[in-house]
Formats: sequence, structure tokens, C-alpha cells
Amino acid sequence: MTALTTDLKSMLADPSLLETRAYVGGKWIDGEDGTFDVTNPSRGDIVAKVADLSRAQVAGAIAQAEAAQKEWASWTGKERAGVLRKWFDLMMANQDDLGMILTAEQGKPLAEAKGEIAYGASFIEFFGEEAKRIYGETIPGHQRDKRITVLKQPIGVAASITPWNFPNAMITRKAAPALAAGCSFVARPAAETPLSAIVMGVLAERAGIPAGVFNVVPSSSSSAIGKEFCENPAVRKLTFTGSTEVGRILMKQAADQVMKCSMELGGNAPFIVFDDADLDAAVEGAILCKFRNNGQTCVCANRIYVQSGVYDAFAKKLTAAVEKMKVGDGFEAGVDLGPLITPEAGSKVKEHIDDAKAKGAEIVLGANGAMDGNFLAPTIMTGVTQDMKVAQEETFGPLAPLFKFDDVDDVIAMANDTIFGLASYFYANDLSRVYKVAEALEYGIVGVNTGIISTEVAPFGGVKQSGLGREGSHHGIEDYLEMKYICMSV
Ligand SMILES: NC(=O)C1=CN([C@@H]2O[C@H](COP(=O)(O)OP(=O)(O)OC[C@H]3O[C@@H](n4cnc5c(N)ncnc54)[C@H](OP(=O)(O)O)[C@@H]3O)[C@@H](O)[C@H]2O)C=CC1
Ligand SMILES: O=C(O)[C@H](O)CS(=O)(=O)O
Repeated sequence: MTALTTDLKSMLADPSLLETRAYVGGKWIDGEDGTFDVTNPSRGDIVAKVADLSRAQVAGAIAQAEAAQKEWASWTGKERAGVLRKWFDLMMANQDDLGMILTAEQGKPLAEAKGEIAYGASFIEFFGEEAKRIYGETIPGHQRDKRITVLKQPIGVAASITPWNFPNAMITRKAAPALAAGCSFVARPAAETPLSAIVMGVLAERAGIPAGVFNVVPSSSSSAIGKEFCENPAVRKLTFTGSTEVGRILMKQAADQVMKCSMELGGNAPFIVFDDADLDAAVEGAILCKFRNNGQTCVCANRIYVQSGVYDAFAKKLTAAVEKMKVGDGFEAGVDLGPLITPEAGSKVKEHIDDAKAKGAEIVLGANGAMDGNFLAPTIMTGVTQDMKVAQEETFGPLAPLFKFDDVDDVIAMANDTIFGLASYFYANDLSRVYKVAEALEYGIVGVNTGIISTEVAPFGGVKQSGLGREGSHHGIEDYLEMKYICMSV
């Protein structure tokens, strides 16, 4: 591939959206630790040099957020809804530019990046509306002279740590309910993809969100900033999306302050195809579910179980569809699969391919895990079994492993045989089977005859070691509220 340079500023309709400084207390500041490079995963070139904030500067951002929070909480829900709506409108008005910034730093195809902007914006629209509906309650007194009321109040300063795979939506899915609830917010984006977070600061300023309410603190140091978030007494809420491994670290650190945590962690989604499934629909769903963001999502199908009566037909149809998929630069028209975020991400996919081959699986499509830069051909394997690494670990890449099963109870047992419990999917038409399987799967999310479950109106989250709490839906704002019980003697 010819070396291309990503001259991002010249690509934007509004070049001022490409901001590289940090947004703290309503001011744009440089990093005490200089800058760190943001590179384009397709081309390897430097897209921008971004302010590298020190832990002390992040502590300053937390202080600014604390100072701004009480005033922000004094606004009515309707007033907060008004500026959140403006924030949403600005996102959608600049969707193309925000999509290009996202593709430049994360690599996903531009159409998919623009889709993420709309998905991310939907949380701001939704929770702006929810800001007006933070209801308390009155409870009949336990004594004749007692009156009981319950208030919902914002928890205070919320801090977020988010990953590179959805650099816009993972922030808005947290910031939107937080701000709607009356919290203030300090966002530390992944070092790979800070630009999509910083531009949300540009739009927050333009929307009239008060200084200090929304802050973005890019940094090349993840652990030091994580410790600041967990140890600073002004932070009352930590919200994280990323690996279960890092989630455990953060929860341990947050325990010293008994800090409320929301955790959206790793997944190992089973995708089950029963013999009464619509096979064409199942293939379409499997492709959407497996290869969205090049397999780099926590809800991607990680294991594909196909009942023996339709196994060969499904494998043939899936292979025929996947081999038409185009791998390439996210800015290139017609590309279905962009690069992986780093060479290390590719190594993990290759490790799973090699392990499965060594234990008897066969590659029916793909290049044996060979990387071309950060590009990896989509790979399909048959003859995959539970003893292989791919059955227990999140691959996070374009590998579709096909397992064969006979009995419904067996496949439910195999699907549940994991420490994870985020998303699961199955295709079937028999109604009693649909009910039985949906109830038996130990997951926070079950997709029935669909491979895409992501929406702002539903409660997204996992059980077991896939996380704590829910994001999205009217439930999502509860994670940013405290309940206060008032007992009044009359
Ligand atoms: N459930 C989900 O949605 C996601 C799951 N994953 C899983 O995690 C695996 C690794 O992906 P990766 O992006 O490295 O995920 P990580 O969990 O390592 O990183 C997620 C975020 O946490 C930050 N981080 C890492 N270590 C610490 C720490 N000790 N203290 C505070 N913050 C920290 C990272 O910063 P930085 O990137 O700057 O180092 C990033 O912003 C993937 O293969 C996948 O299995 C990954 C992303 C999303
Ligand atoms: O972290 C992720 O992979 C996202 O939560 C998946 S989704 O919400 O975009 O479906």
C-alpha cells in the first residue's frame, strides 16, 4: 500500500474542530508533559501531537469539576436538557468532520465512523430528555406524625476512562447521563484516540455547557491518571469501559474510597444458529455481529455455534459472503474492514488462530493470521472446540470460529462456560425454544434473530466478569444519582 499522509486539517469543513489541547475548566491548556503522538492505524503516519497532561494537571481538572458541579446541579432539568440538546445538534451538524477525525485516529471505515457519531449523539439526545424526568417519591409514613419523601440527587464529580474502539460513543454514553443528572465530568480518553474526545470539548463549549462541567484530560499515562481518579476524594464516581483485567485494577483502587463504579468490560459472545434458523438471516447477522469495527467490540460474536444439521450449509454461505468483504484504509470508498488498532491486537488474533489449528481446527478462509501492517484478512475456521483459546478469551479481531453442536442443552452449557456475560445471540424460530434459550443464557444482553443490539434506549451491560451497571435506557441515569430519604416529623 502506498504510504499516505493523513492531512486531517485540510480534510475538514471546519478545521477548528481539530483541537489538540486539553479542555479544563472551560480553558484550552497545554500538557506539562509535552505532547504525545496520535497515529493513523492504516498508514502509520502521525495525525496530531496532543497535549500530554500530568497527574497534577488532572487533579486540577478534578478541582475545576468540583467547583462547577454545585452550580450545574442547581439548574433545572429542563435547563440542562436545553444545552444537552444544543450539544447533540452540534454533533449532528458536524457529523462528517467528527467522522473523519474518528477514522483518522481509529481507522474504522468512514461510513462506520459517521455511524458511531450518530450513535454517540443519540445518548446525548436521550439523556437530555431524561434530565426532565428525574423523579423522587413520597412514601406513606410509618407513624402518624411522620412524612417520608425520597429525592434523587447527582452523585457529584464523575471520572471516565474509555477505550479506543468507540472513541466517541463510549464517552457520550457516560457523559450524557452524568451531565443530565447534574454531575460534572472529567474524561480521560485512550491515548490511541484522544481527538474524538477533545472535539466533544469544542462542541460542549459552543453548546454553552458551563466551564468545568465537562473536562477532557488526554494523557499518555493511563495508570497514573487512573490512580488520580481513584484516590482523589473529590471524585465520587468512576465509569470505565475496557478490559476486565483493567476493570479489576480500577475497582481495587477505587475500593479505598468506597467509590461507586460502573464497569463495561470484556465479552465472549456466543452466536448460536439452530437448525430451524433462517440461514440467510443468520449469515447476515453473523457478519454484522462478528465484523463490526473489524471485530473490535465487546459485543462481537466471539464463538459461533452451529447445529449439526445446518453446519455445512451455514459455513458455505458465511464463507461466500465474507470473501466479498474488502479490507483497506478507512478513508477508501467501499472498504468494509479497516485496520486493527495496533500490531499487538493482530498478534492476539494470530495466537487464537495458531492455537485452534494446533488443536485440530481448519482455516476455510483467511491468510493464516498473517498481518500486512495493521491489516488482517477476515478468517473463518471450522472444527473449533471448547478446549481452544478462542472459546475462553476475547479475540477482538476478524476471526469467526465455527463450533458444531447437536443438542440445545449442550450448546447452552457451552455458551455459558465462560467468566464473561455481556452479549449473546441466537437464531431460531421455534417459540418455545426461543423462550427457553433466551432465559437460560447467562448474559446481560440477548439478541434473538439479530446480530446488532446497540441502542441508547436499552440497558447495555454485562453480568459475571463483564461488568457492573447499565448504560443507556432510563436505567442509565441511576448510576449518576444518589437516593436521599427524608423522614419529617409533623
Ligand atoms: N469491553 C469493551 O468494550 C472493551 C474491551 N476491551 C478488551 O480489552 C483488551 C485490550 O484492549 P485495550 O484497549 O488495551 O483495553 P484496556 O482495558 O487495556 O484499555 C482501556 C482503557 O483503559 C486505560 N487503561 C489501561 N490500563 C489502565 C490502568 N492501569 N489504569 C487506568 N487506565 C488504564 C487505557 O489507556 P491507554 O489505551 O491509553 O493505555 C484505555 O483508555 C481488548 O483486546 C479487549 O479484549 C478493549 C476495549 C473495549
Ligand atoms: O465497547 C464496546 O465494544 C461497545 O460498548 C460496543 S457497542 O455499544 O458500540 O455495541
